[in-house]
Amino acid sequence: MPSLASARYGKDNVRVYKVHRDEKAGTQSVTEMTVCCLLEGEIETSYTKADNSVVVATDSIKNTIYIKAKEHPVNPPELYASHLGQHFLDTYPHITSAHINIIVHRWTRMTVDNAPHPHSFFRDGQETRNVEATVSRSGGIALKSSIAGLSVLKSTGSAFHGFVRDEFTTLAETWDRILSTDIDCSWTWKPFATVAAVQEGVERFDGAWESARGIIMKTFATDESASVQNTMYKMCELILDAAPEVDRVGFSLPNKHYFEIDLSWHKGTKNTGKDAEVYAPQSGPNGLIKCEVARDVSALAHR
Ligand SMILES: O=c1[nH]c(=O)c2[nH]c(=O)[nH]c2[nH]1
Repeated sequence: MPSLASARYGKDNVRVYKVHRDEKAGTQSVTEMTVCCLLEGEIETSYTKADNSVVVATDSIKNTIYIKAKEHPVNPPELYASHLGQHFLDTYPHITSAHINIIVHRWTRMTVDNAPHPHSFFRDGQETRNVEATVSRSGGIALKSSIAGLSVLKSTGSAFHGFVRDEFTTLAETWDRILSTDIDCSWTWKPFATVAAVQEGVERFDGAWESARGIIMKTFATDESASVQNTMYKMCELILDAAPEVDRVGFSLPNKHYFEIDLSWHKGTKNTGKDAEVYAPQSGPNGLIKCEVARDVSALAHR
């Protein structure tokens, strides 16, 4: 007989905007995010027996997202996600875990007449800061933070040679190529027992995000890259060093190819090898390189 193997439900794509008005300074700050909140627990009968008495309506879940954004700071998103998830465990005895995903969109303050503008912002790229929180009765609060959609390119300082050559290989070795990717980097925190533990030392979350972003940019720019694999591994090691409360760092990076174009058909134009200047960016296929680097378990500090 079939049985329900897993189930969770909730509201996705809840868009939330919150403004903070600093009356004294005369400035405003804004946060825009997209929230997904899914619940798990003793909800089987809603699927198997049409029993809606165990269902917190997804409409109520959406309302809760708004109310918790009003009651609590939405920054850092790790703290807001923890408050939101904990609410469902505190309120509904039959809910055993809440899964919160938050995507924070960029609104960067404008500089106008060489000064930061008090209330105007612009979207500087598709980069987002994200958090995945699982708040559960058994496991406390599990947080995974990430940066996604940060597009980077270097026009030299990247090589790829020494790879397997066999009857399927057409790719030439290169000692100088373009390297371009969309950064997707995540870091998993050691579990937190309570929301109070998340709150204590809450600046760790902005600190880790700033460190990770800085390390990614600096390593990408300065590493004489032997491969995407090796450059991403170096980034993981540095981020683990910079964030002692992080257990694990991972990357998922597309290798976005830029092909040389042979223009010799036009008056013998030289545009390959050392003469290459005009390239054809490819939309696909792309390489996709992933890794996760875990801290040596024996080196973990205990909370
Ligand atoms: O950095 C790279 N890693 C690969 O595994 C790979 N494979 C490939 O064709 N080009 C590249 N580049």
